[in-house]
Amino acid sequence: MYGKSMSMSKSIDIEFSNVVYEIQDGFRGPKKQILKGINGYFKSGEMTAIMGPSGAGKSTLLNILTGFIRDKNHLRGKINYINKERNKITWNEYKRYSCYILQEDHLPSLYTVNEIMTISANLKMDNDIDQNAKRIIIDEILDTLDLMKNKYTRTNELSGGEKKRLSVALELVENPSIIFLDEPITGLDAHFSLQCVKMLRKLARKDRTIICTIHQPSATIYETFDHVYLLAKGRCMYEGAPKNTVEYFANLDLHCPKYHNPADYMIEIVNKEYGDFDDLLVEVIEDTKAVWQFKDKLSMIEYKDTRKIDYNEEEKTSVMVKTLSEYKKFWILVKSSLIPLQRDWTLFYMKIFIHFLVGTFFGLFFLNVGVDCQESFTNVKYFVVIFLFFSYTNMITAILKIPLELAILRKELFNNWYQLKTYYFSLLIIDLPIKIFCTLVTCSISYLLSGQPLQLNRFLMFFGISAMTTSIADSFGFLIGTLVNPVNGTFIGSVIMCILLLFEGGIILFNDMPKYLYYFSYLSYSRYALEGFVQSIYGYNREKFPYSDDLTYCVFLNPKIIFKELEIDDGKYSHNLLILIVFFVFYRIVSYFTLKRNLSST
Ligand SMILES: Nc1ncnc2c1ncn2[C@@H]1O[C@H](COP(=O)(O)OP(=O)(O)OP(=O)(O)O)[C@@H](O)[C@H]1O
Repeated sequence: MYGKSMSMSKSIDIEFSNVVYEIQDGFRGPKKQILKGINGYFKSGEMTAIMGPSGAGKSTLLNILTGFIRDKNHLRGKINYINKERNKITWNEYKRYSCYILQEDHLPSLYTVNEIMTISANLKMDNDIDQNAKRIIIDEILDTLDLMKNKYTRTNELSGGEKKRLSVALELVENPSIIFLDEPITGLDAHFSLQCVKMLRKLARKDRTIICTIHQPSATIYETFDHVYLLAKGRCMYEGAPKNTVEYFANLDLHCPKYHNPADYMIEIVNKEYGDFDDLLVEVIEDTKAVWQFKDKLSMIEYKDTRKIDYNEEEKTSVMVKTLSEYKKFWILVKSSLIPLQRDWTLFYMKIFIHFLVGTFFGLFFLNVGVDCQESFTNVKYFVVIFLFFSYTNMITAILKIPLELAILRKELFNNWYQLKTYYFSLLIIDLPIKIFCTLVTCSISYLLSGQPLQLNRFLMFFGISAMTTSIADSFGFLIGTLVNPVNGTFIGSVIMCILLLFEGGIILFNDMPKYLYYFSYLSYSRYALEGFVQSIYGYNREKFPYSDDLTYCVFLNPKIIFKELEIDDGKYSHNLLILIVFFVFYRIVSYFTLKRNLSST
């Protein structure tokens, strides 16, 4: 149906030479070479395994080839991405045609396989492709990866092997030419491991370059690979086809025992179980590479025949992918975020219910303090409590949420699902309205029960300050969460809350603050929030409290007195609201950059 308009998977080889990766061990410590000038050539149509003992540098090499590590201060050497015509392709082109599947799957849990595939297809495919066509393509991919039977299963209910295949399926939507996988079979049993590797080989046959790191594969899995790259202590010790391994080492007088797994034998050699052959292996591999690569090429001819047989299937699963505008991606992200809200009642309904309970609780605690002239100071404490609740809950939840988002975000950004700014704005649109709605619930109930003036404009002013408190705390929490881990974040967040309370002016009055500390209160958004609350309720010519006979003398009969006592200006509500908006925008902008920095550090 789409065959003629579709491009085939672009074939891209990777060639690297003299790659050195060096890091400083600790602060001012000695330099440590993790990769020591390695060379290699990974061809399209082949599935390559980067093997080696723990600490050999496998993940480092993979991270360098993918572009996860691009640190010019520590990385030297040449890496070329070469197309069929033997031309180098640009970095941006390479990024478009490659994807990286991490060891942990990081799949959002409340979506079904079909839903998450549809989101992936909507984000990655051009809008011109209609939903029916996308459905056909999704089914083809699921069919290829044997996931059709799980189409309506939620991702958290999938087995380890199915999750891994789904991770691959999500990226296949874009028809990548190069697929990197970090330890794809770790944690899978023998059956699923083999199934996973066979599936990858099938994808490689369609002109893709598949590169994965692998620890210690079984003999069957080892032989499934087309090409093996053995690393030990940052040096290449063997490169070639698995079927050549035994013969290669036998030529060096290293005889793999009969019925012994050649993969295990190689690891035993580089682990020096039969003596130290490291220098010899490095020397020989450099000298003989050409010969062994020629042998590999012979075996490639067989693959080409197989590919001819698969040709129609290849056309069927290839898709013309045009870049979708970030604006459209933004709306796709916003719409797709509604799915978990319907599924997990704790995300929305429970939050609203708890905010309702808290509002009732606050209301009962401060019952009718707003109508009682003598309780004016208690009413100010109600403002302090409401500020504390909105600030603390929103700041801490934001701090704790970041690590969960980061893992998925890192993967999806790297694989070009969307740009960071798209995600960032969509998060704002998705999260904040819910939080502000919860704020409205607590505000309304506690406002009524605590006996605040029944005037719509005052309520809206009061709610405006509450909503800004929520928004600022959420942004501040986000900022902290992008800078430190959740344990430190919750500690820092709690300390900041205490400081904000001290500078708010409701517990320690501004008059009572030491002068040199008083000026710091101008840097605290809590100050402007409290001023806004007091102005909403007592400002703007609020009429005097009604006088009754049983009322003993009350200084606050005239509401203006409260402003004097608290040393707050009357009539500057909009001024305070504006400052709160500036705080919000400031935290949001800064946290965008701290998030970006966090994502770029590996
Ligand atoms: N940023 C870093 N700082 C210090 N040492 C590092 C850093 N990154 C990697 N290393 C060291 O480099 C070596 C290679 O690490 P790498 O993660 O690439 O190994 P690996 O072969 O993938 O190991 P494993 O199979 O255990 O995951 C290890 O000794 C590791 O401690």
